[in-house]
Amino acid sequence: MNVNVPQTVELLNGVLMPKLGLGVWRSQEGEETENAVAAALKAGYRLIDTASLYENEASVGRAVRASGLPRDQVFVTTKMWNNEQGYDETLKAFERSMERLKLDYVDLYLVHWPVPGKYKTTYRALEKLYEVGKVRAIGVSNFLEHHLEDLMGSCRIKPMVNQVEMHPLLTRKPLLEFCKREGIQVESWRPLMKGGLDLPLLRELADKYGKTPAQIVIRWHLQLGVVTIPKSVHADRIRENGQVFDFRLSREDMERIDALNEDHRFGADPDHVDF
Ligand SMILES: NC(=O)C1=CN([C@@H]2O[C@H](COP(=O)(O)OP(=O)(O)OC[C@H]3O[C@@H](n4cnc5c(N)ncnc54)[C@H](OP(=O)(O)O)[C@@H]3O)[C@@H](O)[C@H]2O)C=CC1
Ligand SMILES: O=C1CO[C@H](CO)[C@@H](O)[C@@H]1O
Repeated sequence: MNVNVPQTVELLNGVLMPKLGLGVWRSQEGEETENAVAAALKAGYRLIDTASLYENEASVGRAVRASGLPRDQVFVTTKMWNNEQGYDETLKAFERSMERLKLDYVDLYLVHWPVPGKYKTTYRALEKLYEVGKVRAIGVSNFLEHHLEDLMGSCRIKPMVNQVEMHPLLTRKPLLEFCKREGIQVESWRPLMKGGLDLPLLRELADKYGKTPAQIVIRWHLQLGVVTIPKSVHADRIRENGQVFDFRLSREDMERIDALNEDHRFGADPDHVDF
């Protein structure tokens, strides 16, 4: 990564969040996750995205501790799963995550999905964790505009981040605009369309910029002002995905990628997910 380019965004409370991170969903607990996180930190990544659902928080924590980096140089995100929602349940879920991570605090704690009837009380537990200093920032994931409006109608601390599915086939411009207006940082999951990068435009732009299709797509996320967390368990791809701070896509090429949008979800629709 190019250290001369600012690589963080400032959240609503002033906390700096790295623009690029490593996702670890479907990265196996144990060596696979430890090696991936170690490779990412070595390549300059400073953000790791895990969740209680991913069953690899222990490996994430181990790799962060083993990296030798000062704790305040690494930004660790985790989330409670849907069956852990509710006020007391979330406080307990957080303690279980902390026992697995074995870190003194979490940088960002997210409500994983807007479970109907539960996400507001769940979020109150996040406010409590924030106020007592156990988490540096709080936010949500998979929230649509109406979930955010509903939550913001009663919360005391505005969510700082909304982590949602987003990629060239699902550009989510209205949600992006809404979050920008509210000062909520958007973070994209499934940014590489799970590796489905074999699209003619991405190949053309990769040739034009001397980059790979994955790098073109990651750069597109970054230029939209979105934090992104591509997943890989391969050190070469982890390095490749991090080499995105040394070029810039033109406005026209950004717009051509925007035009790939098909409102296509690979994951669940937050309004219709089976909780
Ligand atoms: N909040 C939420 O509800 C959700 C959050 N997430 C988070 O977002 C992260 C990223 O999303 P994810 O679903 O993993 O999907 P991604 O879009 O990041 O795609 C990951 C896939 O792409 C492959 N890949 C990685 N780099 C390259 C490359 N340079 N060239 C070709 N293929 C590549 C990986 O393979 P390999 O590993 O073999 O290299 C893997 O199969 C997750 O890991 C998780 O942390 C994900 C889903 C939902
Ligand atoms: O984080 C997650 C990993 O991917 C799963 C399948 O799309 C999601 O349901 C979950 O939210």
